[in-house]
Amino acid sequence: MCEKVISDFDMTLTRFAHNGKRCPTSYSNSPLKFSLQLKELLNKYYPIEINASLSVEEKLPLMVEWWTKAHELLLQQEIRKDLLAVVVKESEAMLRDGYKLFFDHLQEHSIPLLILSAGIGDILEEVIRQAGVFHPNIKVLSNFMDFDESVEERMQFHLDSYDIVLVKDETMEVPNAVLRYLTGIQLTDTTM
Ligand SMILES: Nc1ccn([C@@H]2O[C@H](COP(=O)(O)O)[C@@H](O)[C@H]2O)c(=O)n1
Repeated sequence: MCEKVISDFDMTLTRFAHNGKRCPTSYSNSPLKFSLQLKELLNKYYPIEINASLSVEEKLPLMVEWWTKAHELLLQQEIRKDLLAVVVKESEAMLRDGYKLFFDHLQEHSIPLLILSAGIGDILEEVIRQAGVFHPNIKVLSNFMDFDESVEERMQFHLDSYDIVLVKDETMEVPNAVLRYLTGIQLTDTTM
């Protein structure tokens, strides 16, 4: 019996294609406004990634160029954390045939599964979660997105933390400070 399994994700645990159509990677997996550009980047750079006649030195700057461009697009999309599940649900990403047996078997035998991926961790975890096999024996080392707190989260934190009583305060300083905190917007004109 093996002690642990280490695997990458895109096109290893997921399918490369389905019904003759290329499946998305965790990068290109998005029905968001730049999905076409992300797919174009994949079409341009993936052949370079798998080109066995190119050296690592030749590939490296091009791979950096690839993910720099992809990250710029992702940043512009203003992705919402709460919509990731919808993005994955509507996508054509799918785990390979036999995935359930593979994931369940490792879990049943307490064999750790370490997934190392140059893709996007938030997306790949969601793919595994929606397939119903994101077991506790799985550890993912990947690129995870940083999300700004939403206004709702800030509001809840604020409500949980403070009670403010204003007695005879006719300035707008406290309300403005609270508003700045909640929205993350810097108000330069305090008379607004
Ligand atoms: N901007 C990018 C960068 C990489 N990819 C593809 O995702 C794969 C990474 O996932 P692994 O789980 O295989 O490490 C990588 O091999 C590229 O093919 C991409 O689509 N867009």
